[in-house]
Amino acid sequence: MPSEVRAVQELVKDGHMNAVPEDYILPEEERPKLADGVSADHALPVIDMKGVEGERRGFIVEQIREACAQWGFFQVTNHGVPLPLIARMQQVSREFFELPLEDKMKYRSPNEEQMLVSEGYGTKVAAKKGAFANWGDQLRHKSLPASQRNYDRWPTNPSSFREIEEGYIEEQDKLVKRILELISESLGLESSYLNDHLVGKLTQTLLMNYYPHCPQPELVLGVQRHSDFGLLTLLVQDVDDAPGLQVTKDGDWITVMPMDGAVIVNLGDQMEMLSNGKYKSIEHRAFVTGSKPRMSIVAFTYPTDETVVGPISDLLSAEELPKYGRCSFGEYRSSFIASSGAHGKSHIQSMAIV
Ligand SMILES: O=C(O)CCC(=O)C(=O)O
Ligand SMILES: [Fe+2]
Repeated sequence: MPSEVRAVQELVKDGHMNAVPEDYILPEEERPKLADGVSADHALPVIDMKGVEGERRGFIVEQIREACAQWGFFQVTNHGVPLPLIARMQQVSREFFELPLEDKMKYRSPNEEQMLVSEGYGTKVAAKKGAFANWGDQLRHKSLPASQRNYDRWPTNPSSFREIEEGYIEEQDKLVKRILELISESLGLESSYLNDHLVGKLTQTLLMNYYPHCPQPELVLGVQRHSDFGLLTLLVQDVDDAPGLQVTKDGDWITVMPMDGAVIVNLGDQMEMLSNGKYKSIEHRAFVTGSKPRMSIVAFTYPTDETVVGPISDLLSAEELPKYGRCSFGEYRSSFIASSGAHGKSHIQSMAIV
């Protein structure tokens, strides 16, 4: 087995560790504080999509507009993704992470330094060399278009993994399309605008995150603060896990409580640019706890590398000038990784026209 393997799960598996290794320890100002996330008057919007094809649609579009403009993050219920499928996906992912290391290593990412772009199993190394390490492990797959899939990196244990993951990918994609319709309408565009504009130009990556318990959770983060560099992210937490996801709101960190049957929707940097800054991609992070592991399953929707993204021209006018430049997604992603990595929002700021 390669000696450099350093799954966080392996660090804690025999229960003897009582101090975390130094490279996980964050500087004081980046550490999660007990007081963070408790503000009761700030709860992430929950949007019930029941009746979205009927008379509730206008109301739902209004809620989407408000949530995208004020938060960049919201939860949806009655979203159409079958709840038993979500539960099965969580179950097989958990079973995978609970396998012995040598079984997981069959699906090892060949390039752990580049975990933002490569595929397979590995630890959540920070995107940038020399940055602090994240307290988590992951399994990442390029999932759509299906021609991009590398099934060598898909677990065959549990044996139902592939079938369940394929179903999950398809349902997440359908939900992305429904949400893109609602976002189009909320921007005053035709319902099909974003889907038409981006037809054949979207890819999806599925990421399963596993954050083991930590002997000193107050010193580390599962994922350090970042905004997602893609278009739209869908995330599910498990209600049986402790909370972990936190988003920024008016300078505070707000904890997103796991909610049965809900899918979390998070706008990425590309949506901020397309909407000409009307909607924001918001910084978020994940903390860990001292008692039990936490899992999240994330479907990222990205433009293809060749797709050039910038403010939608139909949203611009003599009064509304472009606030961002245009750039291909491939270029954006490479320079994101090279410059800031998964830390903070510094990269989209480099696209701002000042
Ligand atoms: O695990 C979480 O809740 C957050 C994960 C996340 O933000 C990401 O993978 O981009
Ligand atoms: Fe994220």
